[in-house]
Amino acid sequence: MDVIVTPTPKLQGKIEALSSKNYTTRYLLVAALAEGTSTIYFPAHSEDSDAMRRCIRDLGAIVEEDEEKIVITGFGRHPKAVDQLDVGNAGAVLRFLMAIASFCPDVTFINRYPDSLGKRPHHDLIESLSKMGVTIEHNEGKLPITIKGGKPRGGHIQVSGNISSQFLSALLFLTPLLEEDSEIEVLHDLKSKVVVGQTLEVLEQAGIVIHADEDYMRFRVPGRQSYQAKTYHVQGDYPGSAAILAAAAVTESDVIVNRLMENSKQGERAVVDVLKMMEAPLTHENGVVHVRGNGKLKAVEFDGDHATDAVLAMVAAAVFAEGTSRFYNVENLRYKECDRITDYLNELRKAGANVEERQSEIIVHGRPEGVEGGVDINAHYDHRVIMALSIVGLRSKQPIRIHDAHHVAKSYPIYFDHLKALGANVEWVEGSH
Ligand SMILES: O=C(O)C1=C[C@@H](OP(=O)(O)O)[C@@H](O)[C@H](O)C1
Ligand SMILES: C=C(OP(=O)(O)O)C(=O)O
Repeated sequence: MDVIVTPTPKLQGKIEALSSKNYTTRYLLVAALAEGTSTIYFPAHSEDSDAMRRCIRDLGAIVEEDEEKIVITGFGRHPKAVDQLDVGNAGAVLRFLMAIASFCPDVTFINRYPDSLGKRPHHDLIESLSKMGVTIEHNEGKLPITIKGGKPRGGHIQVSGNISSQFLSALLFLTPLLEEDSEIEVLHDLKSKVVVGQTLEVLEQAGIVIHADEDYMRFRVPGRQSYQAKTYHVQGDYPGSAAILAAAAVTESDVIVNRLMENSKQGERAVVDVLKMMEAPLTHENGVVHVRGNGKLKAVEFDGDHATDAVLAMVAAAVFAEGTSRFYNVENLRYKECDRITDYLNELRKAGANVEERQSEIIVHGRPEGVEGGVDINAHYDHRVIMALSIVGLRSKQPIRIHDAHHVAKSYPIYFDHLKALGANVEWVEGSH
């Protein structure tokens, strides 16, 4: 399905932020790794969280759900032997479960999105797990990947952190269950460091003890621990809400988004500060962000690694700012659902934006007068590209058609319903190919 976004000068209304994808996948996992019954209130419903739910069920967790919660009886350190797992297009789900699959005799992660997750690299985790005694067959570090596990060994473990933090998170979920104590050393740089804070927060809530150095480059993990069954509440999602807030900032608006905790560990919380630095009129109090946009924005410089999943939305806002914005330290955006630098900027350029790329930077020469639009956009299977281009479409001169916009469901299936509820002129149409 495609979406046509027709220029919309005003947005108004109130929405509830959807639930956090990254917390939902983590709570589902720690609930599966516990032996008792855990309850997760307000889980996210999206393709990625569904992927985790489907896989833990395949691995033997009992999963029951109603409107507000999921109740899970876990399998502890004894997942069921399965032949195949289908993680859809979910990178974090794949990486976390590759680690847990090292308790399984022989399981293949299939390649259902050859042009998206199928292109993403997993070498760094494959290397760490191999050294822990796990046999892995792979396609040059990419899917399909077969894990022949059994008895992974702890001890001194090294993992590279400069492509994705998910490799480290995966090992943090696995190592507490091993016989031996482990020491995890992060090699090179650690990107998306803030997300590791979310992993540690969830592990602690699940009763797991991990001793982390302040810079997250070294961890001591006692072995033979057990995940405890607990009750969890999922907070609102900043990465998805970033797109709504950026949309409000580029239009004349009176938009309220509820359920966005000020003290959240989600790095993408920075979207609020970045929009403030851009002089968008907004307030953030008691979990409520209120944007009273006037469409006027100033350029900004920002270290995007602090808020990796909100960078595309911030860039979309910068397209209409006065002056030149720079988002730096963002190289690992190249290893996401698509190359979020080259592929994304190509689509922005089609729409009329003036943008430049460096290996690890996005530079935006703002056009406060608006962009031309009137083009067809390739979504590159990327929910965040889809959301970001919709923001641009709101302030284009001509409508923008985003092809295969249904991939927005990876994280935010009701994104366009939310935009519509705020008065945006968006319409689903049958895809033309
Ligand atoms: O651990 C996680 O849940 C995630 C980590 C980040 O990835 P990288 O560490 O690859 O940057 C982020 O982009 C992704 O959406 C979710
Ligand atoms: C990159 C993302 O997710 P993942 O890495 O889990 O596929 C994302 O949600 O933007």
